[in-house]
Amino acid sequence: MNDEKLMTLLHEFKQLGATSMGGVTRCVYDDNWSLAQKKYVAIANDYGLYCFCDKMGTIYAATSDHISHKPVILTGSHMDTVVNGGWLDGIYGVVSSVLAVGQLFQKFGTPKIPLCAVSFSEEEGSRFDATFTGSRYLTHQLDDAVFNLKDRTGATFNQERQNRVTELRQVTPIGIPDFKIRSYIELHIEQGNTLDQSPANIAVVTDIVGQKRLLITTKGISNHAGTTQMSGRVDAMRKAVDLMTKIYSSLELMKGLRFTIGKIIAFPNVANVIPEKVDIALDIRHIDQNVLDQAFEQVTQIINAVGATYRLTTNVVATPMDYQLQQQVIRSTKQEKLVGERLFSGAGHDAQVIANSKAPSVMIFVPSQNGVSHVPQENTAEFDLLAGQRVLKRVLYDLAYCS
Ligand SMILES: NC(=O)NC(NC(N)=O)C(=O)[O-]
Ligand SMILES: [Zn+2]
Ligand SMILES: [Zn+2]
Repeated sequence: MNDEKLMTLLHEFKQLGATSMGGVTRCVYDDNWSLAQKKYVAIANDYGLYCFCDKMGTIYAATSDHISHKPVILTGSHMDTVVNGGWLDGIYGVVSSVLAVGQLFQKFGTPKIPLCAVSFSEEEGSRFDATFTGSRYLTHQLDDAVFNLKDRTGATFNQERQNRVTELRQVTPIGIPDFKIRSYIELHIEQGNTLDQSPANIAVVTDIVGQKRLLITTKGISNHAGTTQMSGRVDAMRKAVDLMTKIYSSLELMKGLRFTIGKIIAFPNVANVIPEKVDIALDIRHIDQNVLDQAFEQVTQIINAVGATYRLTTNVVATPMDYQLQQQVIRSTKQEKLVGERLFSGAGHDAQVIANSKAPSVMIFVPSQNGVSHVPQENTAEFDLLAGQRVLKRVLYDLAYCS
């Protein structure tokens, strides 16, 4: 019955942003995002949980009405997706955690330590050039510049945020999340192929990679593609190509570094106009913060040498997960008669942001079939999805009812 509920809800949420290519696009503050956050409130209310929404549009669902200033056990993930992403990234942890908290509350009543499920407004950075805005707001790590950001259509973060929070106010009160986080537990798909190739069904995350994203800009002067001589041009694309070639040559030599140029936008982005500006998004990651810092140093030297500029849109350090909580996950995995292993995460997570605010945090991973994610083919076997949720529920029970 409970198992059926998880699968039914995951399929329902998949429809909120389903694309013609078989993926899901549910970016922060879009129509489907709003429907999904409202649906989350309805699910939480059904279990008698106490909901509120913060000024970013993050929803909290707790086992008691007044969690103000109390140390709570927080569990959840993010509601947004990348563009044409998979059906499980983020939402798997969001749905599993609210069901786990709701079902424990229904069965065992008020816990000794309050439990609170959370559906973070945004984590991916796929609409505005800022990431983890939900968990950064909660942990006082968000700087105000975010509110002035514009998406591709020119819509501002702040206006979109305000409109959606006003909508959410119709279904749940607005509040300030001023509780203390005693522990944070996030259930997520692995997104890589380690668990898929191992006999284990569950991984406890030991560390999360450090990640920096740069939005690099080259400048030129727009003019006619046919009448402007090659010799006299100031072409932002020519500079961008030169810059990217240098970045590839330099970073490819760094062992263990993962780097991606996944977004490039020319302005005005017209076939027969020389670009006056090119924006390039570069994402770099490493488990060793020193190597990441060194890669960043190299990239900024290249940027300066070609006369480009950049803005750092993501900057999270390599982060260890809490050791005690890791042990707790390992115990619960064994109690569920599942095989577990330890793993580091190459993906960034809200758990990392929360851990950096000094709150003990941990993650539970389930396998991703063929190690694919951020694409429509992203999938996890039903057995594994259910197993992950059982482990999460057991961890929450032990921490909230037995300590
Ligand atoms: N779990 C994720 O897919 N996270 C992603 N998003 C951020 N913000 O790190 C990423 O790119 O790794
Ligand atoms: Zn993701
Ligand atoms: Zn995610």
